[in-house]
Amino acid sequence: MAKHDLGIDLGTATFIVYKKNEGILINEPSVVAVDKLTNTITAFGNEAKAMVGKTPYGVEIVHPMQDGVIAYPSLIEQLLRFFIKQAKTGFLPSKPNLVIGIPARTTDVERRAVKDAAEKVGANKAFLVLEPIIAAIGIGLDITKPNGHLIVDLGGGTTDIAVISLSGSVISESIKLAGEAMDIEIIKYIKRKYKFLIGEATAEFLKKEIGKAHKDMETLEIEVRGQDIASGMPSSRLINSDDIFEAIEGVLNEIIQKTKTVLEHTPPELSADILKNGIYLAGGTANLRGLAQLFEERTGVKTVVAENPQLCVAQGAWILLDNPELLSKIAVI
Ligand SMILES: Nc1ncnc2c1ncn2[C@@H]1O[C@H](COP(=O)(O)OP(=O)(O)OP(=O)(O)O)[C@@H](O)[C@H]1O
Repeated sequence: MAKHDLGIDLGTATFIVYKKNEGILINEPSVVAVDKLTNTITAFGNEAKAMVGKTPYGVEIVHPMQDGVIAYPSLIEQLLRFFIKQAKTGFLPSKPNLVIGIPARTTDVERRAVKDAAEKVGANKAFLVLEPIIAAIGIGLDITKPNGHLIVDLGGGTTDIAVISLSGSVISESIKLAGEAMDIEIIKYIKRKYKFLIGEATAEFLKKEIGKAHKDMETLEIEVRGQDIASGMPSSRLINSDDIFEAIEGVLNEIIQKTKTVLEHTPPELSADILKNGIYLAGGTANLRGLAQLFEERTGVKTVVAENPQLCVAQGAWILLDNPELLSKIAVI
């Protein structure tokens, strides 16, 4: 492994690039602006996100990863090229190795396409690792032992639930419900209850600032701007944590239900391990206040939110770059 190797989290909501010995280089929304005529990326991350609703004719804002799959395979090569350029590894004599965390739902064809793209843009070797497994490594769990761990990775587009033992996923589920689905429910709830329109960025802001996943958490309130439906005029309104809780309760219930299904189908020996080890929550949505309490109450299993849950995949890549033996064992392609 060379010292300029890169770890890449190709997330639905966030792209994170980690460079060995330097740390996190990129941590930006997984959004790009594309010139429709040439199919080339003209803006990336925060810059592209700021362009939503303001693009000139011929420019489109797209999310290359959607619902945990690669929605725009033709852009992956350009993205990887961009990451390598940002990491300034191009002029070095040896090519970088890439460890890429990819959603568990991706098909073999998509994985092959990512690997081919990585090799085309000048990677020495590309190793693809499924997100729940790389997240478990990032949390610091020893996944090589015959000891079951349950990881729930709540991202932007998908929630991956996996029981991991002996370096592999024994049983897993993936649902297209996570942070972005919560934002949509918040928009609908506020429209229904207050006859007030807010955009996706405001809904996400509300979720992060005052959102809660458990009714017993403190109720906070905050004023946001939007549009009053009756008058059609710009206006502002106070929204509180109970509103957000009621809005996202349905999404939370489905995630908990899927987790319980995974637990029900887990072989008894591994169930016993999980009861001892607890459930680990990773991904940006694991930051939601009261989420661990909700999991504990509804599953009866102690639940821990990983430290820096949004960075678990990048941290996993970091650990794997120093552990080539484990990396070659768990890489899917
Ligand atoms: N403090 C917070 N409270 C609640 N949600 C949060 C918080 N911080 C970030 N999020 C949410 O986390 C989500 C992004 O998480 P993450 O970066 O792990 O997703 P991803 O890995 O890109 O997505 P996926 O795993 O679906 O591919 C967004 O929906 C964001 O709103």
